[in-house]
Amino acid sequence: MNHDHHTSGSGQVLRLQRLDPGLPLPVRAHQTDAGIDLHAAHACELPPGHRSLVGTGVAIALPAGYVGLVHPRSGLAARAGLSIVNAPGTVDAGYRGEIKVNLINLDPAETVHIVRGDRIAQLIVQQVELWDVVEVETLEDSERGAGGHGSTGGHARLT
Ligand SMILES: O=c1ccn([C@H]2C[C@H](O)[C@@H](COP(=O)(O)OP(=O)(O)OP(=O)(O)O)O2)c(=O)[nH]1
Ligand SMILES: [Mg+2]
Repeated sequence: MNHDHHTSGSGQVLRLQRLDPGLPLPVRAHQTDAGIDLHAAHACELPPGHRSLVGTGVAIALPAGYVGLVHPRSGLAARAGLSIVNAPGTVDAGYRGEIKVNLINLDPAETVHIVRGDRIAQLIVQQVELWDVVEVETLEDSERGAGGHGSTGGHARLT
């Protein structure tokens, strides 16, 4: 079979299966972009505050030690308030199903209209460390300790 093969120059190959041959192959807009743009497999109307799980028509096979992260696209976020409920979505190395995107319209007033083929999200492949979990009785001391959630100050003016 003849497959398209877009190169980033990294030497790495993302094994991707098109479940919907009518959609364009997901590619990077520029060779060295981090994200591979994913297309909507179907149209979708998102009134303000609404969300919808939208298929992308692709499945991938990542080797162990890698993860696919489904990130929002900044242009859609800026222009339409479109985001992803669980951003970034986690695509496990062993997942062979269709990648889906849980889109949400965060705009307070305007409905977002997605048409089939729109680039709705971007997939970023990263290495991930698969550490074993070991339960311990106590943790090593640190300078921060248990301080968090604004412990370093700046609450009043968000500085
Ligand atoms: O944006 C996303 C996030 C996840 N997935 C798929 C791939 C991933 O491997 C699987 C499970 O995702 P996750 O572990 O985040 O969800 P879960 O609620 O923990 O489901 P599970 O019990 O199947 O692990 O769903 C997507 O297609 N898109
Ligand atoms: Mg899970």
